[in-house]
Amino acid sequence: MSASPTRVLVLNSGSSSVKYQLLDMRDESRLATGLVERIGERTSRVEHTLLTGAEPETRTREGRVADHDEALDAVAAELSRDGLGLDSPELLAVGHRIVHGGRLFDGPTRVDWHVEREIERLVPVAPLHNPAGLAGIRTARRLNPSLPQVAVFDTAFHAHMPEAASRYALDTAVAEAHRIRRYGAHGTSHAYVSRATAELLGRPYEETNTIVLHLGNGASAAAVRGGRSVDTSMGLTPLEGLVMGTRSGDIDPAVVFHLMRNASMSAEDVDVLLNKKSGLYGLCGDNDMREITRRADEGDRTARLAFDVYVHRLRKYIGAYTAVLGRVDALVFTAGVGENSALVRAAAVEGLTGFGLAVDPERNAVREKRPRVISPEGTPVTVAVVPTDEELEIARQTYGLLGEGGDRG
Ligand SMILES: Nc1ncnc2c1ncn2[C@@H]1O[C@H](COP(=O)(O)OP(=O)(O)O)[C@@H](O)[C@H]1O
Ligand SMILES: CC(=O)OP(=O)(O)O
Ligand SMILES: [Mg+2]
Repeated sequence: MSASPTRVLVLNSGSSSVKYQLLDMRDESRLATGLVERIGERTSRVEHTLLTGAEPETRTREGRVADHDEALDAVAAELSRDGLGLDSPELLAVGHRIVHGGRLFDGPTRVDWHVEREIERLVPVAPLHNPAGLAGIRTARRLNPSLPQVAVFDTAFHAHMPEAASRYALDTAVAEAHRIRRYGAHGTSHAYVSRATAELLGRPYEETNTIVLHLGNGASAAAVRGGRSVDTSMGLTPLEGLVMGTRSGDIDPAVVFHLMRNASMSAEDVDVLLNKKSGLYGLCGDNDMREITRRADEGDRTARLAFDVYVHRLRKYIGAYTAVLGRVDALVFTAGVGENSALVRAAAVEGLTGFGLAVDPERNAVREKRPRVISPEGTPVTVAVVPTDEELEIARQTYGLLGEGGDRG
């Protein structure tokens, strides 16, 4: 008997981490999950969990992982140790998170040389992310050249935003010649979370208006009307919008030429400053919200200010997207900070009862990895925490393209 393969390996390559999951798409069960984090730093960490036995079995290893190529080799080696390597016949495909898909891609896409070349061409507009995605594609191909690979783009969910939201007020000829518009990112997460929120509310997705706040290392907000992204805070690159771990988010563009003219900084210097040395880290020297809230709690004024700037920006976007949507059914928090920081959630909506927003302190304090409502009974807008699962969404889209019933790319 030779059944068709039903397993999908998902590689979610972030700027300094690789998260992965191996799923069997017949029932969406997880066979293995893991994470390589702090890639390129002095001590990286590889954590691999096998889920096929009665109890989960976790192996953890510390040591330097120099770059994404090494990280992906480590992932493949962990999977092989469990007999789940990239050469196993049950494996249907690898699904990759690719942050920037530019103008060409608005859905999951089978990777061929043309797609790969396009992802490479877009490196300048996702310099922290697209190279990591490419490393995943190349490693998978090296280990199993005949295995199908699918790219799932962060930008896809935002590809059809109204032009009023996607266009910059720039000279049209310049914008068109250089393909400058707002592409957004984190779309796989915004799509998954907005749908899961409609399910939590028991409403049809097509009739639900949601503001999604994806607050991880990178952070973005999205206004989702009836299952469609109508605005999002990231722009041409994942630098615009909210305050992030190390990225500035919105600033006056004149800051860039001011620094170039008056501080002898090159374009490259300013790029590094805004992407890697700004945000929470630039404000207070830490980019981990756990550390910042701990310091602020001990009376550290710099950390307090970083927290306040972060929350102030968040509140501005909540106000803006309330206006964009007109009617908001749900405001939902997700990703590392959104799922875990009750303090950020409470501060984000404090005093916004005029917008129909409030959180119930007891509900907000609950720590659980499942979707839950944190607003009091009867408030006009439901405030919720919905854990994101980019890997599951990528696996679904990959299987949808290639698996039973799919068109095999
Ligand atoms: N308990 C917590 N309280 C506050 N922040 C947290 C907590 N746990 C994780 N975080 C934050 O989540 C961030 C990582 O989020 P994550 O969604 O995993 O990001 P990414 O996918 O961009 O790497 C960390 O930088 C940290 O600040
Ligand atoms: C697009 C982006 O910012 O992704 P991440 O949050 O994984 O860095
Ligand atoms: Mg992330």
